[in-house]
Amino acid sequence: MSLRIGITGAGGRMGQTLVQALDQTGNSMALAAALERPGSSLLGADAGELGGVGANGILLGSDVDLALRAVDVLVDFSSVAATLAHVAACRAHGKALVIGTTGFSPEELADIDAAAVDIPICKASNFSTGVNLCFRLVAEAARVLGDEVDVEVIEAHHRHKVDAPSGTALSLGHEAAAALGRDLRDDAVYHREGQTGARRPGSIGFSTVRGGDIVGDHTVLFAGDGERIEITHKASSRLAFARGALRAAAWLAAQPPGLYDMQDVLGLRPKEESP
Ligand SMILES: NC(=O)C1=CN([C@@H]2O[C@H](COP(=O)(O)OP(=O)(O)OC[C@H]3O[C@@H](n4cnc5c(N)ncnc54)[C@H](OP(=O)(O)O)[C@@H]3O)[C@@H](O)[C@H]2O)C=CC1
Ligand SMILES: O=C(O)C1=N[C@H](C(=O)O)C[C@H](O)C1
Repeated sequence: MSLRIGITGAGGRMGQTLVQALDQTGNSMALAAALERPGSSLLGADAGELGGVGANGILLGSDVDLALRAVDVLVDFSSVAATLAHVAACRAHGKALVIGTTGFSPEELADIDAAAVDIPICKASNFSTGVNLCFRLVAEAARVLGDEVDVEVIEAHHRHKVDAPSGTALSLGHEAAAALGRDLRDDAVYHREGQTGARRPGSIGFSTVRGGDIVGDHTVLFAGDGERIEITHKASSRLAFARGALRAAAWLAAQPPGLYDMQDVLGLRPKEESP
């Protein structure tokens, strides 16, 4: 039997791409519900037509309880407020949840942690395989290069993105900081303007570019004396994220309650971090 997938934000950029990716999975998965914001002009539209894969009879709705009764796993790339509401709904219904939304505050992340006591949740700032490999490469580079180099994270996204730095940039910064035995909360520098003074040793700087239709570029720069290394990932299609999220959904359906990420799905989590 096909795994029944629900998609939230089904009319959005990632929602439509998820519908396309799902259409390519054959019989292993099926779209069972598509959710949009209450009051959205897209309510009642056919999710397949919106996603450009032809009508599939799944109409966009806003009744979360009705949708959750029809699905095995909910895949949520929407907004912070919507995702937090979906976390509570999935917890009440005992349904697994894949979260791609970024931009949560520490308090909001704690709410997600708490829900994962009762349901399986896979949350990742980036579901592409390439970026998840870069997380490991960045950690290894930071370990080898140590405090000899300055670490800077540079990211670029489309003009519609509402959070900064990107979730992926923060994860890359966290990987570098953790590998250096530091804490990103102490070391991150998000703004530089005017008479900043010389670079603070050990700081991890973030630079954000927003424009056009850039899908998502990330570079971690390790700048030393006489040489520098750059680890770069460039996404050219949202299908890279959508396929990863569906892979996570299939994996998550067989997991007990807990909070997972794409490193778990891909088997990339370093042994020292495994439970
Ligand atoms: N982890 C990853 O790999 C990736 C994460 N992302 C993240 O995913 C999120 C969405 O990105 P993107 O698709 O570009 O954004 P979009 O704005 O294109 O899509 C979000 C969709 O969610 C809808 N929405 C808002 N509220 C609700 C609600 N209560 N119920 C259901 N749907 C709702 C929005 O509707 P409306 O416009 O009417 O408000 C919109 O259609 C962002 O946080 C982004 O950072 C993106 C790509 C990859
Ligand atoms: O909003 C986006 O588009 C993306 N958001 C994610 C993030 O914040 O890192 C992932 C990807 O880069 C695209």
